[in-house]
Amino acid sequence: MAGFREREKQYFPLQKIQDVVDLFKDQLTTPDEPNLALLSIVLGLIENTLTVNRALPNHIDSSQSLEPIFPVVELSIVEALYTKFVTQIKRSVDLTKFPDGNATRELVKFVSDVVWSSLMRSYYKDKAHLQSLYSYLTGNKLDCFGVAFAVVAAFQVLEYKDVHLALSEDHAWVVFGEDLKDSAEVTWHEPVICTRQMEVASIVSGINPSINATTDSVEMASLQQDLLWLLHDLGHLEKYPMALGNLGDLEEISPTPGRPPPLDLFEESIEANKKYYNNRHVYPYTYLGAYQYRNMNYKEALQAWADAASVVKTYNYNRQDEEIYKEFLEIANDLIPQMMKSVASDNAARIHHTSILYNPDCYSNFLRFYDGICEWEEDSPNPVLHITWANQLAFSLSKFDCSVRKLIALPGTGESSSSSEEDSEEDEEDEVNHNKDNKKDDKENITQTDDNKIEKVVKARGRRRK
Ligand SMILES: FC(F)(F)Cc1cc2c(N3CCN(c4nnc(C(F)(F)F)s4)CC3)ncnc2s1
Repeated sequence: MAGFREREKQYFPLQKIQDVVDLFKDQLTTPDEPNLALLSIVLGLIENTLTVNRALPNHIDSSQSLEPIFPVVELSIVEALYTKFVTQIKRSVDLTKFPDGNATRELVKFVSDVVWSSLMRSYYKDKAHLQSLYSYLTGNKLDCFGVAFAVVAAFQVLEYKDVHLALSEDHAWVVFGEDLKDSAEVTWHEPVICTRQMEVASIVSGINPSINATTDSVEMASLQQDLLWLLHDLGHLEKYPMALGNLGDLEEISPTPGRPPPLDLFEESIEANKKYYNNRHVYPYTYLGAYQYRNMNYKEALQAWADAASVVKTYNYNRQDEEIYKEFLEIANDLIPQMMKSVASDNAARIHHTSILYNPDCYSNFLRFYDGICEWEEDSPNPVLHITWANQLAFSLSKFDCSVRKLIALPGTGESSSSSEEDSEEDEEDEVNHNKDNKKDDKENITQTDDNKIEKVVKARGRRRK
């Protein structure tokens, strides 16, 4: 693949968001593949100019804030970086040693090493704006997503069609071969296996408009939003729950006229999770929960968080699930306590018993949320819960009115809302769980009876809901 053809050149110089959208649209609707390296360099260059090196003259934008004028993206710069990438890859890989047209494990390892070996020796991998080939080519830095993407882009330069990006909620890697099942990673459940167009969606979804912890570039977020709608309309987000969630968040911040509301996108994300990934992804539910929380729909937030915990309880927590662990930590130890404080101070709701503190469904979802996290920790190589979790649980629990806490009867100790045969089944299961609980108990040093009771109740509740 030489330099750019007329096809790409015609869009340069890129002077505004629409020029970038037009370039992406052309790349996504060509009979042959979108050029991953080209598109990643373009996005990285714009992101770098609008967030890292905001050297542009400012203009007063619609929100009366000082925004840099959109950077002019010259063809010469992009072509020079692209040529650098193509040259480096082609010079490092002697394909005569790999005559087979299909990628092999050793070739994937070899190309991965070529990418790795050109990275800076040591740098902070979790920093922002290290996800694009622009970062790789100008700073020799890539985050974990960026490394996997660079390898896939390298294989596209080498004209392989059977090497693709695989994405889980916390990790990115390369799949290759006939059924794309060959890959180093076997521990991840239900990964997103990307087509070339979904690989474009991954770099668009990976755009980071953050200038600093409190400020985003309006232009960069707007570009990300327009490109996600383009991908959505072309059907390339159909199997990409995280990108749909991303778009939902962007729509909440700045609604696009004529487009569906955020809740529809979070619903689409959940439906994709159920339809294509056996409902094994957590983020579709935590996107929805976070949205409901921000909009003070606390009953719905608890429902979404309980659904998220019902997904994660089928996993074993290992240290790779860092990001997901941080999500649940924030929900349990920050968002729910904040929510309880705010509803507890709502006197009107308290007097009329309309707040979630009097609502058995909310209490049930609250318990189901903790049940999921406790099961997540059970049989896991790494501990999840520590005393802060227990303290925050006790705090949040105590905010529910005792009337709802009585409503949930312990199985076998009084009538419960389920039918009788389920009770007997629950009893012997409780025997099993009880043993598990005992195993757990010696680890936890909070009040035994309460803890046991909660465990058994949430297990019962969880089972009844199936
Ligand atoms: F490649 C890794 F290793 F980085 C894993 C991936 C992450 C990720 C993503 N994210 C991560 C989840 N993410 C979330 N933002 N808010 C979330 C929620 F907690 F509100 F649900 S989850 C931002 C976008 N969006 C598109 N694609 C990917 S692939």
